[in-house]
Amino acid sequence: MMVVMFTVEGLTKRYGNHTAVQDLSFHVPDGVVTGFLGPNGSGKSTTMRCMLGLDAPSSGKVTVRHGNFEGPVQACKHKAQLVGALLDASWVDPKRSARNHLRMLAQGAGIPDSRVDECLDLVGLSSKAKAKVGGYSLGMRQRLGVAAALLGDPQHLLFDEPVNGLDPEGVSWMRQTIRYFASEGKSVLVSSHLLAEMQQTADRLVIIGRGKLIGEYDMDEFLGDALVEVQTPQQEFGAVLQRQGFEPQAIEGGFSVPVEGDEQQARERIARLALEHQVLITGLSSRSAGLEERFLQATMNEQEYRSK
Ligand SMILES: Nc1ncnc2c1ncn2[C@@H]1O[C@H](COP(=O)(O)OP(=O)(O)OP(=O)(O)O)[C@@H](O)[C@H]1O
Repeated sequence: MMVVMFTVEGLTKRYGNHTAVQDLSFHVPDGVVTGFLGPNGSGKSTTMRCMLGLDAPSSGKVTVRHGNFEGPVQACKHKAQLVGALLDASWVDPKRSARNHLRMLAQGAGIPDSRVDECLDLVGLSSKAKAKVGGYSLGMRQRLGVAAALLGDPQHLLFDEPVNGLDPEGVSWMRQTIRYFASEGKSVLVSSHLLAEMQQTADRLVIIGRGKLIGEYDMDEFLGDALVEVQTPQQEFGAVLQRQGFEPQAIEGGFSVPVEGDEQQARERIARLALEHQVLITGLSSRSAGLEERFLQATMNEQEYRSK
């Protein structure tokens, strides 16, 4: 059973007449990566700011639990141990070194200086610790942002678009780092526009559109079954597949067969059946709907700025 340690309940945030987030409820369990998806302007950053206590909700509440504490982030005396965040617009003085930047943050949060070097090491920036941040590449800045989020060794991590603009090596590093945090038992909420990347990173999804919840899903459940496509001129193979418990649907030149679980194994079983029954197979392939395909289906009516 998943332990729910970060809960958003009935969150609404209005800016003047504009409702950015409306009656939004979801949870972020410990020990897994929760992907936070939604079209542009759907309210992800607003939600994350409310979760961090950087913006006050118009109504609704955010509850964080860790140790003896239970309440909104801003009510916690030791925030740095509770929540760490990498937000879109983390400002860093370009003339400061990475180490000095982190020392300043650590001092403000009552964290010992020794933790600064540990965090620089964790994100692979030790050798550049004394360099001015102004000369850092985007990838190095993101690493520095992660180091800043980690200073208090927080239980909960919120990352807003962490891989935006990173090169493939940076993206891969960020993915592994995020997965590592979850494997340590932390709760991790990550927003991203890069759906293929999210498919590889997240265990579950929270999807919003126009500030409202579309759904919370396990990644596997959301992606649904894979399809094995069998090309054969022998239509009688359909009955063979049925007798073996498959549910083949006739398509042009063969069958499409939904399979649960291991699609490689299903392909092998189908190939063996064809061999046993002397059926000629001219093509055997499998495909699963990517996250992008499913996401577009789920948010079809929710795009704030849809092209006509
Ligand atoms: N400080 C603010 N004042 C007024 N309106 C705001 C403010 N912040 C956000 N909004 C509006 O609230 C809505 C949600 O914005 P938000 O940035 O939370 O969405 P998002 O899902 O993070 O978008 P994106 O993926 O484009 O970053 C948008 O219509 C935005 O213009």
